[in-house]
Amino acid sequence: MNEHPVWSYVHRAQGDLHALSNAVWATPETCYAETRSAAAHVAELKRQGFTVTENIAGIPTAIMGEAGEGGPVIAFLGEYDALAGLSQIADLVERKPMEQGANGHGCGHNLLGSAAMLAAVAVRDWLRDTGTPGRVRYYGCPAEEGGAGKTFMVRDGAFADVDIAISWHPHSIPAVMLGSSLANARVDFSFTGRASHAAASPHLGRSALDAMELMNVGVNYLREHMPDSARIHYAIIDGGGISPNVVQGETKVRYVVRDKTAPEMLKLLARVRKVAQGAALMTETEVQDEVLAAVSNLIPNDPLCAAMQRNLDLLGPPPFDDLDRAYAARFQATMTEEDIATAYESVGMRPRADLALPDFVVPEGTPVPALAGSTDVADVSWVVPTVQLWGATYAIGTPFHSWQMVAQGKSPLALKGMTHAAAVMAATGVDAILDSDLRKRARDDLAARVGPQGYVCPLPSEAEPPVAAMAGK
Ligand SMILES: Nc1ccc(C(=O)N[C@@H](CCC(=O)O)C(=O)O)cc1
Repeated sequence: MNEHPVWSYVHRAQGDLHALSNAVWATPETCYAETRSAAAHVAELKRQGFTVTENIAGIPTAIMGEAGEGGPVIAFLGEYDALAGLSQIADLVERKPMEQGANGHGCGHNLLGSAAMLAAVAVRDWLRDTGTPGRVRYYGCPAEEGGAGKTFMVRDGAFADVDIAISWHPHSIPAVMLGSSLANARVDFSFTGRASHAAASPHLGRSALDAMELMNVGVNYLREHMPDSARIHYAIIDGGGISPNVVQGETKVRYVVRDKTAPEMLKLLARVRKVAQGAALMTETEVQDEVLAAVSNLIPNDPLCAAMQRNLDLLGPPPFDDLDRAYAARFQATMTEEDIATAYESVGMRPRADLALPDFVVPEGTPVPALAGSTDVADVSWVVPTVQLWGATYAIGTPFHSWQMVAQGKSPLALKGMTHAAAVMAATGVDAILDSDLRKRARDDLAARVGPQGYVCPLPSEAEPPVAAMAGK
């Protein structure tokens, strides 16, 4: 059998990290409120003998563990934030929350952080046993879902001395991530009017709710006149209260504005601001906005993608068995044909209907498309050569941010997929430690793509990590 020298270390350490993933699955916490999940990651890093730094960039749930000496610095990036409202009973093939309205790991970040740490532990053990100079780090990064934890960490210089960054994301088909992702900003628009009795003195009131509704309508018209690549969505944070007989004096709406690159996204944001100002003018209210978070577009790295592909090809698909396939088939039966087609298309492959779990890896040369969403890994990828894997941890077709993803999150198949992703990442890390030419080509590739202007942080300089604004949201 083809073997990479680090794989025996991955297999030896996997039990501890499966336990961490299951513990994090059971304490789902959202954006900047991941206190128990971060504490579990810190405890495991210490138990594994890593030197831990907490409170990175002033964020209580941002952590880092380091081991090894000298040599290059290889970083494995992890996440552990969950999503609101997705609580779900494990392994149950129907929608049923464990606790109504509670959080759930609907994007697989319980697996994401634990596999990244498993890769770090395996590389550390390999460094020690082979006496190779090199340092390995695990970065526990909070608030990927909308909080741009890594952008704030990058701005604080947390990755300044890192040579190579490696990460992954749970999915259903194993593939190297070749494409980019969308830049975005998350902006709160707050309208202030004047409250008044809606029947007795409506003429004295100035409605902040009218203003917010007009802004939303105006942006709906703006959508007709923006680039195809752009996306705008919003959520009402504060509709001004539940009393129709009060002219609503204060409201707040949160926008996400996305486009291919940060400069294009910021141009579109300026147009959204004009719509907000127009709405305020029409209603004689005031509007203020605050950028809570922002991320750039991902920069893929050809030499590192090729190195990761070699390891993925060497390893093959995860060793799923008949029980895993039967389990996955029951979940796949809850999905639509379109869900399944979307999973294949997201890794550049033609849909097929005959598989609940992959018995293949996406071959080199497949046009794996850009990520349709955004990720704060992007900002790391602007300052450090970065490579990522799509791991296979769920039935093919499992949608992101769905109850099905939560339900499968601690199944044997998810944990096998987690170990598999860790093995591909660890091997790529070891290759980067051993091969200074690979590191140089990765650096050159990044420099060529970034261009002379360098990285420009998409956050306004006054923005602070929105720990209080986002915690629990
Ligand atoms: N490999 C992935 C990375 C991120 C996501 C994702 O769904 N990200 C969210 C949050 C990203 C953000 O707002 O920064 C999104 O696009 O809405 C999905 C797959």
